[in-house]
Amino acid sequence: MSADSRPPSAVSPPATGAVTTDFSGHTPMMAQYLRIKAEFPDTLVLYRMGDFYEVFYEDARSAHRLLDITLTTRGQSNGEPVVMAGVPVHALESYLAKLIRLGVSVAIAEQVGEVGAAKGPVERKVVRVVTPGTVTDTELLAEREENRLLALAPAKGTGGQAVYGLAWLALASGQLGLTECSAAELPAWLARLRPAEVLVSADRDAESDGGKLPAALLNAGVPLTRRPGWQFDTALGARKLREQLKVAHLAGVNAQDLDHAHAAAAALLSFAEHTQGRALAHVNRLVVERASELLELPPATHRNLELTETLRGERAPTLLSLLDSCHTGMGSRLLREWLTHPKRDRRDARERLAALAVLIEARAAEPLRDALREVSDVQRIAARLALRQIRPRELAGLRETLQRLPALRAVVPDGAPLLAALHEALQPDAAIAAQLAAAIAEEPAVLLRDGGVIAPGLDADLDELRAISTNCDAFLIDLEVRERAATGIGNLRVQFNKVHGFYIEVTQGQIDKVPTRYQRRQTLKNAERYITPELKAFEDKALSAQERALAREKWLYEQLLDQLMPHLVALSELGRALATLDVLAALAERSTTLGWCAPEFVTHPCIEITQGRHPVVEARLAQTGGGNFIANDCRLDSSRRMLVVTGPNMGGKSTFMRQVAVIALLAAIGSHVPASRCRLGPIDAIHTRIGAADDLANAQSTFMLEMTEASAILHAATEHSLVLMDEIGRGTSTFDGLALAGAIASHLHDRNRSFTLFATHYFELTEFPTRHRHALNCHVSAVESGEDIVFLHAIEAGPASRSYGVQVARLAGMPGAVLRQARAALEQLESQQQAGEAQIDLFTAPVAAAPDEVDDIDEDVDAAPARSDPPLDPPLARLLAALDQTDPDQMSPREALARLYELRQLRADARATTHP
Ligand SMILES: Nc1ncnc2c1ncn2[C@@H]1O[C@H](COP(=O)(O)OP(=O)(O)OP(=O)(O)O)[C@@H](O)[C@H]1O
Repeated sequence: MSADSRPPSAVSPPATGAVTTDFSGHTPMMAQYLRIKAEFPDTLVLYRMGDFYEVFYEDARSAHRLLDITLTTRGQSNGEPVVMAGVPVHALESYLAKLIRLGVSVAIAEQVGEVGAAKGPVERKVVRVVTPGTVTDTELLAEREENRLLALAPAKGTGGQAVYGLAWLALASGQLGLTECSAAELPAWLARLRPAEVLVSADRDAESDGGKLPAALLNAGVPLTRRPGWQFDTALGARKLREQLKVAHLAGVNAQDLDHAHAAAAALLSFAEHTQGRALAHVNRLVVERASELLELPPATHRNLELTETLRGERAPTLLSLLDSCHTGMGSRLLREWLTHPKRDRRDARERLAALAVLIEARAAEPLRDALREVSDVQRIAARLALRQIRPRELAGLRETLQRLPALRAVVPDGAPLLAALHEALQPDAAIAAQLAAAIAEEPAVLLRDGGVIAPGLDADLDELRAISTNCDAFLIDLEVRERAATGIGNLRVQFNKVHGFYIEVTQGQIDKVPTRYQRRQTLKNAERYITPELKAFEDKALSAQERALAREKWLYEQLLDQLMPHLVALSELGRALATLDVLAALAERSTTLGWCAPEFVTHPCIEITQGRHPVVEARLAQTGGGNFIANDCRLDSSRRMLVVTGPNMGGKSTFMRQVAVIALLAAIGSHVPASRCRLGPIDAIHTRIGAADDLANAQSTFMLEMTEASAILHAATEHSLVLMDEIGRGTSTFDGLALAGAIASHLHDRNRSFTLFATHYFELTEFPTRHRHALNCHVSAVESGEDIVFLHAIEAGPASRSYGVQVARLAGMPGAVLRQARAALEQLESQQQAGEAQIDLFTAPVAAAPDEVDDIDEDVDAAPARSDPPLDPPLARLLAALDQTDPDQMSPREALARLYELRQLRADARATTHP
C-alpha cells in the first residue's frame, strides 16, 4: 500500500470494562465523545476540537487538578451542564509531559473525517495512546535513561510458593527482556529495572497471595495498568515472542522454559502494540536474564552505595554520575545498564577490560570521544522510524551520523576482540546513507507539514510544483509594475498573506484611480485591498501548487520510510555498537583522569585492594577543597573473612566499607577501579546493611527495618558474597543491640562465611576476633589535639582505643555545658566498667539448636570441615535460629511485631543465662 493512501492508524480500545452505548439524551457531539471515552475508561481522553484538545466531565476535573487549567461549563447535554477544560493544540507536548510524569495515561482523539462530509460532528478516533511506559516522543523521554514498561505475571512455583514472570520493553530503543524470579527476588528486579509503568492482571483471581499485589510492587510507587487476565497467557506469549523475534523456536534465543515470563510477554507486547496502533518492527532483540547469572545487588545495596541516586533521591553525586562522561544518550543508558546488571561471570568484564587497556595504551579514547560528540541517538531514531513517528531533522541527524562513520572507524584502535567487533559493526549497508542523502534536504524543516523536507532533485514532480511557488515572486513583481503603469497609482502594491491570499493594496488617497476590474477584498483603515481575475487565477495555481507540493513531499517522505524499514535491524545494531564504544571511551577517560587501575580476576576467594579510594567521596573532597582522600588497603581471603572496623564517628568507617563494595562492583562491570592494585576472586552478591532514616513510607521503625534487612542478609549471603554491616544494633537499647550485633557477627562468620566488613561502636565486639579465627580488628585512626580530635582516616590494624564521641559533638557545635556534663558522665561510666563487671560472653555459639530450629544453613555448617570456633550458648542459638526463620517478606506487620517480641524474650533468656 502506498504511504499516502494509508489511513490514519486508529488505536483499538482496551478489552476491559463493559461499554455503555446508550447516549441518546446527549448532543451528537457529546454522544461521540462519550462513546470514545467508554472505550478508554481508565485513560484521560483528549478530544480534538479545532485548535484545542478538550477534556470533559471527570477527566476535566482531573485535568484541572493535575495541570492547573481552568475548569468551565458550557451548554447542556442530557439535561446537565457540560463540565470541560482544554489545552491548546500547540502546547500539547508540554501538557503530555506533565501528565506522563504524574503517571497518567492519555488517549488522543483526533478529527479524522472531513469537516462537513457527513451530518453530525466530524468523525474522531483515538490515534495515539501515551502511557508512562510507552512514550517514544523525544521531548517526553529522559535522554540518558531507558523508559521501561514491565509486565508482571504471578504464578505458583513447584513448591506452591509465589513466583513471577517478568517481561519488559524499552519501546524507545527496542530492548525486550525476560526473567523469572521468586517473591523475595522481586524487589531487586524492580530496583534494577526501574519501570515507568507496570502491567498487572485485571483478573484478581490470577494473582498470587490471595489476590494481593506483591508489597514490593505497591511500595515501588510505579503507575499500575490493569490488563485483562486472558492476555497473560503462556502460549500466546510464546507465539508473540516467536513472531516478534522472527524465530521458529524460542530455544534459539535462550528463552525456552520460561512459561511465566512468556505469559508476561503476551500482555506486554499486546499492550505496547495497542498504544502504538501498529506492529513494533524495531523490537528484534531479546535479553533473557537469570538471577543466578547476575551479581546480586539488593535494593538496599543500590540505595546505600548511591549507585544511581543519592540517599536523598538526587541524580548526583552518585557512582553513575561520576562514571558517566559519555557523549551520547545511548552510551549513558548502556552504562546505567552495565552498572545495574553486573554479571557474576567475568567474560564480558574481561573483554571490556582488554578493550580499555588498548584504548588507554593507544591514547585512543579522546579522539574516539571527539568523533562521538556529534553522533545522533541512532537507537531511538530506529525506534521512531519503526513507529513512523520520525521527524525530518532526526533523519538528517542519522544521515550525518552515517557520514561520520568512516572517520569514527579510523580512530577505533586494533588489538582487542571487542574493539574489532565494534569496528566491524560501524559499517552498515551503504544504501541507507545513500537514500538519506538523496532524499532529505540539507536543512529540513522541523515538521513535515511545513514543507521543505525533501531534497531538490529527488522527484521531478515535486521540483516542478516548487518551481511554480518559487516563480511566484517574479510574477508578482511583474504584475505590480504593470498595474502601476495601467492605473497610474504609484504606490500600488501586490502582496500575500496567509488569511486573505493574494491582493492588490491601494491607499485611501488613490482609491478614485482604481479601475472597475478590481474587486474589493478587504477594507483597512488607510487602504483597500483588491483582487483581479488575473491575480485570482494565479492565486489558484500557486496555492494549489503549494498544497500539491506538500502532499507530494508527504508521500515521498513515507516512501523513504518504507525504503528504510528493512534496515531497522542494522540500525539497531549500529546504535548498540556506538553506545558500547561511547561507554568504553568514557571508562577509559575516567580511568586516566582519575588515576584508576585495572582489576585482576582470580579464581580463589579473595578481595585484595591496595590504596583503594571511594571515588565519589574523593571527587567531592577535591571539589570542595576538603583535603586529600586517604587511600586504604583491604585484604580479605579464605583465612581473613571478617574485618571488625572501629573508630570515632566521622572517622571514615562507612566510607572505607563502601569503597570496597564500589570497587568490587566497578570491576564486575569491566571498569578500572580507584586503587593502585586490585585482585578479586569470585563474588556473587553485595549485601549492605547501613543505617538510614526510618522507612516512614512502609511504616517500619528504624529498628524493625534494621532487623529486616539484617535478617534478609543472613538468609541470602554465601561465602562468595561481600557483606557490609554498619553499626548493626544501634536502633535499640545498648544491651539488646550489643547482643544482636554479636550474634549476627557470629552467624556471618560461622555460617554464611561471607566476606564481611563489620563496623561497630560496641567496644565489646573488638573481642570478637579473639574467639573467631577468621575475623580481625581494624580501626580508623584519629588523634587528639588538646580538646579537639583530628581524623586521619587511615585504616590501621587492631581495635580503636576509644570513641571520641564527645569530641565529635564538640566539633558539631554542642553547647559547652552539655559537653562538660557528658564528659563527667563518661568518666564515671568508664571507671564503673573498669571496676570489673563480669565480661559478657557475646559470641559463644550454642551447644546445639533445638530440633525445630535447625535450618538449612546449620546443615551446611555441620557438613563443613571441622572448625575450631567454640559453639554458641543454647539461648543465643535459639535467638539466632529464630532470626534465621524470620522471613520478613512472608510476614504481615502483625506477625513481624509478634516475632520481634519473641526475639526480645529470647534475648532476655540469653542474658539471664549469662548472668544467672
Ligand atoms: N579515607 C578518607 N580520606 C579523607 N576523608 C575521608 C576518608 N574517609 C572519610 N572521610 C571524610 O569523613 C567523613 C565521614 O566519613 P564516614 O561517614 O565514613 O565516617 P564514619 O566513621 O562512618 O562515621 P559515623 O560513625 O558517624 O557514621 C566523610 O564524609 C569524608 O568527608
